Amino acid sequence: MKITIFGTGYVGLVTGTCFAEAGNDVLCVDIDEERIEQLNDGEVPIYEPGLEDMLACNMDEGRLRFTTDAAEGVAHGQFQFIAVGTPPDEDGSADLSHVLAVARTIGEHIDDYRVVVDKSTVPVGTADRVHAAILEAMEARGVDVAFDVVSNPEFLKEGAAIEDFMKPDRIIVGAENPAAVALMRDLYAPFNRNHDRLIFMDVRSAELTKYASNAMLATKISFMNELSNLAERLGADIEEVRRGMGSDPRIGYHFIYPGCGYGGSCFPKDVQALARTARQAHYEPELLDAVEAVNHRQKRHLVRRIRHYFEDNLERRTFALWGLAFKPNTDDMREAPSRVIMEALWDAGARVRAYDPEAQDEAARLYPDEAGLELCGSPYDALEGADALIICTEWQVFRSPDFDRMRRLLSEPVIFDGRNLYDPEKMLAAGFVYYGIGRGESVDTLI
Ligand SMILES: NC(=O)c1ccc[n+]([C@@H]2O[C@H](COP(=O)([O-])OP(=O)(O)OC[C@H]3O[C@@H](n4cnc5c(N)ncnc54)[C@H](O)[C@@H]3O)[C@@H](O)[C@H]2O)c1
Ligand SMILES: O=c1ccn([C@@H]2O[C@H](COP(=O)(O)OP(=O)(O)O[C@H]3O[C@H](CO)[C@@H](O)[C@H](O)[C@H]3O)[C@@H](O)[C@H]2O)c(=O)[nH]1
Repeated sequence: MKITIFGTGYVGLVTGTCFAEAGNDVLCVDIDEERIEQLNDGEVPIYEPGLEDMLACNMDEGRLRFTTDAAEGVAHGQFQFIAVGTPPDEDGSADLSHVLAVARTIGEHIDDYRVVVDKSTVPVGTADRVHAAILEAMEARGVDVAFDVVSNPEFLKEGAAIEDFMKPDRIIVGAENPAAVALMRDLYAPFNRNHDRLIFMDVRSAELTKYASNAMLATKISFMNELSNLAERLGADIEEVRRGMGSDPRIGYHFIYPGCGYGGSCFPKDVQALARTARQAHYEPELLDAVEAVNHRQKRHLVRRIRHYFEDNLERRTFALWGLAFKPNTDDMREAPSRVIMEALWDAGARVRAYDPEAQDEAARLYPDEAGLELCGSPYDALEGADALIICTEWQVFRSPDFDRMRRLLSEPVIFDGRNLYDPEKMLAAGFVYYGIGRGESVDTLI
């Protein structure tokens, strides 16, 4: 099948590459010339495990191509995927300008039946706006070509994106026209072999399913973070509580890890956008607001602990920080808790020696002139002479480090662990002052 993908970010690149891997003829379009040039040279602009090899292999086989030529893109694919960004606007609502720009482009060039598939995360009603934008551009040209607009939200997780796309839990398709339903079923047949993972529904329900899923997951995390703060005050250990709760299959073990807050390009913006949608529909989203507020507070939790420990004087102190990315196995630092923590430390006059296996280039790009940031060659380099270690991301390499070496390198053996990687009792026995999240040590005077 011939497929065009608009947008070569995390979603567009993974979608395009995986469809090509299934034997389709895929053309990816982006307005970012530098990015397309890089991709045509075989360079992958993001870190996503498995992507580079799969992309190279499909480019070699001629099934995957990249261009900035939107007209060529519209001419190519019977399926026109929209996978461009929908960043938050100032009021928290989703900025649809990129999505609607692609819709207009399709309307300007369409000359045969097309299924326009919206893969970007967009508020309920966006498919209608995409439809109207295509129609308007077609009418301006005086042409009338049949097309369908379908909602097909994406559920991949960064760091596991290829696996999530190739073996999805479910494929949600919102489509009204039976012809478009049939085409979408054929398109996804290779990813739908053992159980039927395709769930068809009306377009608006599909659009809402995406926000509902992300908001539910974010709610689980904020709930656990709220409980972790309570556990600290009550002298309980949230890790024991988590194990106890997770063993109930109605609750489950997934997404109940307390930490230094959720980040990334999706949960923060999608919770806010859904709350905004609710307000526009004259509904007060009390739970969603609380999920967001708890997360905002949680990202500052370790900073309060650190301030408390150092008696509110961080001037000229140096902190080692492990993990810049918002989660392991990605180089993405969008909304990462590490950023909130580093920025607060810099504001207080401290310096940060940071290490991340993949996100250091991104940190250098985000903070080019920050004198308080030093990017280090290894986790141990970062510790040299630091007053304490702060852990923001649970990369595998941080799970079983050489604690003796760490103690020797740190000028004070103090660890603020935002991901509960270690056993507090063992850390105490190893001579560390160790603070996790929700583990029976309260700094409630400061919270
Ligand atoms: N990142 C994720 O893990 C993830 C997962 C599921 C859904 N989503 C959703 O998918 C969408 C895309 O997310 P992303 O993280 O891939 O975004 P991204 O910011 O990484 O990439 C978006 C790309 O679209 C390109 N673009 C913008 N306007 C364009 C246009 N008119 N024509 C062609 N290309 C254009 C940009 O240059 C950029 O390369 C968002 O709505 C997001 O919420 C993201
Ligand atoms: O128990 C948990 C699980 C996750 N997190 C944090 O939550 C954030 C998001 O993690 P994750 O969901 O694994 O990553 P994303 O790549 O942002 O994926 C989410 O957002 C995507 C974009 O919409 C969706 O497609 C995915 O289904 C959804 O999981 C990260 O900061 C994690 O550290 C926790 O704090 N505790």
